[in-house]
Amino acid sequence: MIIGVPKEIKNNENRVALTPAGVVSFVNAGHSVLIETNAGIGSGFTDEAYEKAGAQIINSAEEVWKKSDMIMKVKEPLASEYQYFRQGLILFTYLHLAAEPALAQALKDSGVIAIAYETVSVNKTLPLLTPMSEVAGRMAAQIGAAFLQKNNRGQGILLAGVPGVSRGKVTIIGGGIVGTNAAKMAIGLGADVTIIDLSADRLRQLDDIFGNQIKTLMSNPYNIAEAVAEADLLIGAVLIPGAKAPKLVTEEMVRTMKPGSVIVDVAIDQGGIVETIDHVTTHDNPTFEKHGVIHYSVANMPGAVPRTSTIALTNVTVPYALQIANKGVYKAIAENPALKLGVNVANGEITYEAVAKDLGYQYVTVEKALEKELTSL
Ligand SMILES: NC(=O)C1=CN([C@@H]2O[C@H](COP(=O)(O)OP(=O)(O)OC[C@H]3O[C@@H](n4cnc5c(N)ncnc54)[C@H](O)[C@@H]3O)[C@@H](O)[C@H]2O)C=CC1
Ligand SMILES: CC(=O)C(=O)O
Repeated sequence: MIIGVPKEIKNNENRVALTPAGVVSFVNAGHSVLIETNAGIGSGFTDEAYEKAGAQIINSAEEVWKKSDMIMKVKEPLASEYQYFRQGLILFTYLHLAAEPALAQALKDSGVIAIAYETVSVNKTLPLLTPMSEVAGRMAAQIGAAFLQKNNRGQGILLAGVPGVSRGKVTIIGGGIVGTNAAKMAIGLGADVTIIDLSADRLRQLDDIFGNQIKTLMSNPYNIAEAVAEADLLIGAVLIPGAKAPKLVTEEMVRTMKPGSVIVDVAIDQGGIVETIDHVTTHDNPTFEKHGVIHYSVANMPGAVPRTSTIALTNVTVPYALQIANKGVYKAIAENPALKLGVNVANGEITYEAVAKDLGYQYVTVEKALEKELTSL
């Protein structure tokens, strides 16, 4: 199979979908890898390193897309890339389609087989989302701490406090991977941390992990309103896989926050959980203010720490991509239920139920959408 890796074009997206080590794995298995020139440079991987690993360096994105059987990316394709979609092309990347209706339509119209990293699932865990959630969760606390500084238009508080002065309060809504990693960092910074989740079992696990270093609260509008009002830093970390994030923090709640408080809505890639966030921001211009509160809504946070993120991401994506290359996409999907759950669009159908429901499409199972291909295996 020919595997193509275009350079990422999203604002400040410096990650790349394959490292030279990944190239070696494909080449050793008998595949060809095309890397767009300078695709790895933001993560510290030169064209020479890729060539040494056995890849071919290609000068244009168009050529990479057109010559490849499978495109591996990090972020969802942007509108300028939709022209490269074609029937049967395999696209393996983050997609977040519930928040990207135009992309969903373009994938549907073109017949691409689109496998989303974020819905590949094993025993209710999301192995291809987890490392980036670890990165973004850890970043959320340090970014929030920085925007609380007066020179960044924040309240001017230090999360740790000092002897004789109260600690800053951090409220985290969603106690999964992002929430847990944000909590680790916030605790390390000395903050007073509250975690809210809908799952009583998850709250028990968090209590076992952190003991009295955190407070836990059940997710309901009453508890959320109280915890938001007292938060200096609010972190959004809720996920319902594939679906648009629920708006748990209303505009009324944001109005009760102190001027100069900070919201970091990590869940923005699925639409975000905060009503006052009406747009995605970029690393170039990451915040806006509403009701005196600083809002941060960057959808590719790990892109700012690309060396760490690229290695962490490719550690988990390459084994799945190798299965697709070695077996062919249909056999790989048929034999690996985790990968099958990653299929969001195939043969012009939306094959992930939550995406179909949120975007108003008819949901078609993977088995049905690929009936011909799977029965002829
Ligand atoms: N902005 C960015 O750059 C990045 C964003 N993310 C996003 O962060 C979000 C969270 O991801 P993970 O932590 O990996 O997900 P996860 O599945 O590990 O955790 C989600 C948590 O939300 C909880 N939850 C669900 N409904 C809830 C409700 N109504 N109230 C409170 N809690 C609720 C679940 O019980 C679960 O514990 C996702 O949207 C993910 O895509 C991840 C990485 C980077
Ligand atoms: C998860 C995701 O969207 C990201 O890492 O950018």
